[in-house]
Amino acid sequence: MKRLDWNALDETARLEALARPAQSRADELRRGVEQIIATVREGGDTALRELSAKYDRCALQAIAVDETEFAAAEASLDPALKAAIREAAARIEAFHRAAALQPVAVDTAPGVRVERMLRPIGRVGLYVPAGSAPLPSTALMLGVPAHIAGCREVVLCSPARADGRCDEAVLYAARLTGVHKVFKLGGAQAIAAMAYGTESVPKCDKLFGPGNAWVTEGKLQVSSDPEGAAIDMPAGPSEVLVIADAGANPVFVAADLLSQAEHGPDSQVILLSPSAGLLDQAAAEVERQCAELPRGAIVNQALAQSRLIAVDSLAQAVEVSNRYAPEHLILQVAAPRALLDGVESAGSVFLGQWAPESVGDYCSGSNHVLPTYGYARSYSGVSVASYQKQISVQEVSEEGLRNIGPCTATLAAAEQLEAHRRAVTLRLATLESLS
Ligand SMILES: NC(=O)c1ccc[n+]([C@@H]2O[C@H](COP(=O)([O-])OP(=O)(O)OC[C@H]3O[C@@H](n4cnc5c(N)ncnc54)[C@H](O)[C@@H]3O)[C@@H](O)[C@H]2O)c1
Ligand SMILES: N[C@H](CO)Cc1c[nH]c[nH+]1
Ligand SMILES: [Zn+2]
Repeated sequence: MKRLDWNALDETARLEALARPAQSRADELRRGVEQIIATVREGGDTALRELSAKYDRCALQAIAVDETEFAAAEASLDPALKAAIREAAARIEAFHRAAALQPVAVDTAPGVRVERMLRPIGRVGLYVPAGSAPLPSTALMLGVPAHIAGCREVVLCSPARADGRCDEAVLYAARLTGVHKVFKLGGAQAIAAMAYGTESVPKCDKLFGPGNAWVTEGKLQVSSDPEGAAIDMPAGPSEVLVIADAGANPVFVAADLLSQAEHGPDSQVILLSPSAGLLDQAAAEVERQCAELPRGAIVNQALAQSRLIAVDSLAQAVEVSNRYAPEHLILQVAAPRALLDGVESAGSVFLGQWAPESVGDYCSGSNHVLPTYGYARSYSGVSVASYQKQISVQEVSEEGLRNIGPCTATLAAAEQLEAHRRAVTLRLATLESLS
């Protein structure tokens, strides 16, 4: 990991220090994804089979998972894994139910009631990655809030293995959360299928979930097409920023950095500390623990674009973190709550040495589908609200219109929108004539 001193850097070097791994093939990626989307729109299921053969090296017979496959998947899983999936689902559900938006009704003037009502988005499409590692936990993170919101139809895509089957634990988790249909599709072709529909895959209103560069680019492209689908957020390669003080345990700090570095070669991890000693120890620990990891080759690629940065104080560390807007922020300091008020941009925050990021990935109850690439500046992670529309309602009585009609008419006149003004004044005149 590259080592830097924040206070020795000029502005250009600071930008460089916090830059995400370059999407060096951005143009090629954009064009490649455009091509995949066009192919799926034109060729439907036939194109999906061809693309799966090309990119997932699997010969798909049926695109949809059938009942026999669901049953075989459930039967094949270790009971301990099924229990852990159910345990995680229960905590995710508990938190997401409690954090869900509630309907609101406010009398903003006598006779004027304004309400917010919530309606589920009709048909949603979930993407569960399985390229480098199948992620049943992501099926929980996407399926549980969709179920709580009450979406009419929940569709899920996840890439098939070379044997043409989906990961068994992904299927079990999908079923557990009430997903209606699962398709053995990955990459930008899965996104195109859910955004535009094919003979097998229904067209969805909104797409959710993380994925690699092809998936994320696919989501961005379909969301900018009015005929495509809305998306939750750009949730790309995983990242973590750790702020550690001199008393932090370097073994824990290194383990947390490595936990996100192992996601993929384009992941990025950053450690900020005012303690040179802690930076030294953590760097040595990263090297030592990395050698023990089965995904060491992936980790090493991620570490090549990761940073250890010396700062002059914990307050400066929080400033730098806000600037980076990490997907995950870990505060491994003696008094983490004291820093929390200063946190302005982060997908999810972990307080203290006993809160590894891994618990948020699986089963603390929070959602792990979070904005990456600095989007935490303006986006939030997936929640029940992501699956809902908020519709406002206003009920106005005679008294209410007498109260707020003049204000409306004045503002309409100022905007020179005469028809708007008259929609009020004609009614007020009628009320006058009746009284
Ligand atoms: N931000 C979050 O909330 C979050 C959560 C979980 C995972 N992640 C990230 O999701 C990503 C998962 O990526 P993954 O690769 O393991 O799985 P994936 O399912 O996202 O991607 C695999 C698919 O990519 C397509 N593909 C691969 N190479 C291609 C090529 N050359 N051209 C066109 N398509 C190609 C294939 O169709 C394949 O099915 C990781 O980067 C991980 O860090 C992010
Ligand atoms: N850390 C990932 C989100 O960036 C989520 C995940 C799933 N499984 C393990 N980790
Ligand atoms: Zn993770």
